[in-house]
Amino acid sequence: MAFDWSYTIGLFWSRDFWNATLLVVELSVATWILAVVLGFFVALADRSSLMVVRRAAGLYVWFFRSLPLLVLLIFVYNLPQAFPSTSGLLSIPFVAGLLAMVLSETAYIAEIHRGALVAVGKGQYEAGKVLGLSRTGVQRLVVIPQALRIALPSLGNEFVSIVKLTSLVSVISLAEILLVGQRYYTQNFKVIETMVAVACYYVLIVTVFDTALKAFERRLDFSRRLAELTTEEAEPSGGVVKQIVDDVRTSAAEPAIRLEKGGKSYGIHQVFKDLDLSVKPGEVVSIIGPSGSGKTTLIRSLNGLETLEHGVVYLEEKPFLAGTREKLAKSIRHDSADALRIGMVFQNFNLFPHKTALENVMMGPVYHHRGSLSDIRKDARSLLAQVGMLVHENKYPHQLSGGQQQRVAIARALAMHPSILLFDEPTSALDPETVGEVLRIMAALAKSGRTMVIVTHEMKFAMEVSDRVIFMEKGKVVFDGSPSLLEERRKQDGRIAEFVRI
Ligand SMILES: Nc1ncnc2c1ncn2[C@@H]1O[C@H](COP(=O)(O)OP(=O)(O)OP(=O)(O)O)[C@@H](O)[C@H]1O
Repeated sequence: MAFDWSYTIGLFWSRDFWNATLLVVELSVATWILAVVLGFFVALADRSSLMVVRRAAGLYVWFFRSLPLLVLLIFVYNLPQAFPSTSGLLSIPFVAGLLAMVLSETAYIAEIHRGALVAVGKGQYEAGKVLGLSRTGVQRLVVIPQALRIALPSLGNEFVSIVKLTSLVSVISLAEILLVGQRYYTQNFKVIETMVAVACYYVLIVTVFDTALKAFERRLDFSRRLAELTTEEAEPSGGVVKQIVDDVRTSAAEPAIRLEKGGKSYGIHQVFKDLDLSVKPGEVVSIIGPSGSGKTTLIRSLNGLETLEHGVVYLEEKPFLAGTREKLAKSIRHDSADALRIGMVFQNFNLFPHKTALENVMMGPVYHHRGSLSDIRKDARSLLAQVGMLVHENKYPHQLSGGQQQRVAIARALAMHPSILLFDEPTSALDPETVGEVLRIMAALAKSGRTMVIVTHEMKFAMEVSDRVIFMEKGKVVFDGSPSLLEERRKQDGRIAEFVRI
């Protein structure tokens, strides 16, 4: 029997098929949107600090991924037999189909979100935290935009699967494309001709939505955006850092920040114990020492990125953080204004990759409503000019060199006008050629009177710019004094001489 082309072509004008196509689109879009949203919450629950929440999320994903959709569809559609009160809703095939598909797809999509959330590095959370963003703020402004971009190709793929899975809802008498086709060919026996039309309708839906999702993906992909240079001249340097420092300069006699009897272990490995550190306002303290001596852990304990077991951190003698085993811990109220007095620059910059240099610098002040948008923008541009990055203000981090990224990160830390700046090995991730450009900016900041604590391996820099150098080894302070005193000690102490080679 010859293939009946005219019959197949005629099916593209069939009202039944177009109604079924609309139904498939509605069911697929509704399933996808609901599953994307609910799946995100399941993925977040999977990362919860509460074990019961994590377990519940894990159980949900395990159960609904194990259950064939067909079984779930029949189960949900027949649920009113066991629970008659559900018949009002579940006897409507569209509702029953939607519910079954959302239950199943949420489990798959939660796994896609989970992978995307893991891919957003820890440094991004920490950068949000040091800017004083709340947990929801970090999710909304930092994590979700990045996770969505990472997940979007897989989510688009899942949409295609959902469109195809809608063919299963014919089992609960929902008049989708396959069921319409079956009704046609059981009357005229033109199975192949009808199925060609059925296939074309599915391909059409997938093609339209796939193209739209790919376009959306391209829009979100900041890595494809062209690098834009601002033609405007950078403001002359020298003004802004000075101006900000003048704002924070204080004559207070008490330490700007002080750690008392700090103790920290990772499992059985004790990093330090009973460690004291006190930094006066305007003082520049460099912490040096061999790898693994606890420098980074110490500096991260000062702003709460690491939780101490013992000890108290005081900000201008007001208790700010306390170790988990400290009695004082419970009575310390977390004051976000206090946290904002400490800025931090990370070894790996931790700029937000989905934001331009200017947006990175503006993020903290905008979040904390530190003035009108135009004032914040003006301030952020001045800071970028100060670090020589105004010309690159519209570039995304991946369009900048390491040194340039670190300069933007310094401007971002300064944007909250903190009174204390912490630097965790700010040049360790840089090429030797770009180290100098970052050190020059730090030296300018140091000269202008800001309180700075710097973990560094740059001995020459530490000796030149610091008021005090602390030499740490195996979690202990083995030297704490001025660079000139260290110079003296170097002549007598072989271990220090070995390490401090300038
Ligand atoms: N998250 C962690 N989990 C387990 N151990 C850790 C962790 N972070 C650091 N450590 C360990 O704590 C010790 C101190 O590490 P830390 O990074 O503070 O040293 P450091 O002096 O800054 O070293 P480097 O100069 O190489 O950065 C090291 O032995 C390290 O292996």
